[in-house]
Amino acid sequence: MVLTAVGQFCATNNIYSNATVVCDLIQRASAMGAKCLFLPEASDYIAGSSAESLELVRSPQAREFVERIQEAVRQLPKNKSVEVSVGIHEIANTVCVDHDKQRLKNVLLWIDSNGEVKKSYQKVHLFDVDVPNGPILRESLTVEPGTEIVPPIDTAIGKVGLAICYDIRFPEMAMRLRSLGAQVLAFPSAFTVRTGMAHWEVLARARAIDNQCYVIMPGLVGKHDLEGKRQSWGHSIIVDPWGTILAQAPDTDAEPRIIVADIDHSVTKKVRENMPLWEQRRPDVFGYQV
Ligand SMILES: O=C(O)CNC(=O)[C@H](CS)NC(=O)CCC(=O)C(=O)O
Repeated sequence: MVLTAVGQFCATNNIYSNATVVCDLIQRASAMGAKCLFLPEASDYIAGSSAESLELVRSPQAREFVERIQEAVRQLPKNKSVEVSVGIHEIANTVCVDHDKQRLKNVLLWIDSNGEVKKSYQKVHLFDVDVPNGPILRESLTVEPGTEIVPPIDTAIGKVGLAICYDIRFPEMAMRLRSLGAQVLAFPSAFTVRTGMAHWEVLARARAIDNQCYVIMPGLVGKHDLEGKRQSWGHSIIVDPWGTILAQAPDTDAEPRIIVADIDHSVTKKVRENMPLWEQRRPDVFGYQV
């Protein structure tokens, strides 16, 4: 059994203070004995507009954000080391559709216990939606979609499949990661309140049950700007391969928080043996292999 941690907080457009919060969460996870810490999507910043986002990604603070995390990891006592998964923005090599500014990439970085960036995954499914009585978001106006699945990576808690937020609504992504060997699926998120209220927990449990994997969903929480124009659902959650919720962050406030759970692959093994879904799939009927 290995302890894993999930960090939840409220990112703002102040990259420097977001980094301070994140570094503190890294120290707290380490002190609790966790071997991995999963942080939300867009932990570096939530901008007030897409124009601001295109500015912030170019700022020196954006580069320092990752360096400060790497430094925080390197300063941990050797026997208390932590691997960190963190969602950030990066500059893409392609330009926006409606003007010639370079687009963003919405990425998840996996930072190993030596503070090295071991893997990077670029969000494949972009959040372009009109939620009735809720937000209208057009991520693809400024963000370049990723085109590749990253094979699950070896970590202290087993083989982790990387995905981001809205990706969770595309079950074929989780299934592909499971087929490639994932034991744990990570979906760092910044869910809207409206959609989170309706779907968050169901999606987390469904992907865990479908794929017989641990599902880890760190979420940003609270009001990201003074007017509360943009608000995130929080409710960060860890679900086991049977669909049981092992830990969930409370929704009482937007304070930085850590939740933890033990990852126990004897559970994964038992669930998969007792109900061997992957041997029972019917590519002969559906015409494709997941
Ligand atoms: O904007 C940024 O800087 C960071 N990116 C996000 O917060 C993204 C795109 S707007 N949010 C989601 O994918 C929410 C998905 C969601 O809420 C759902 O699937 O219901």
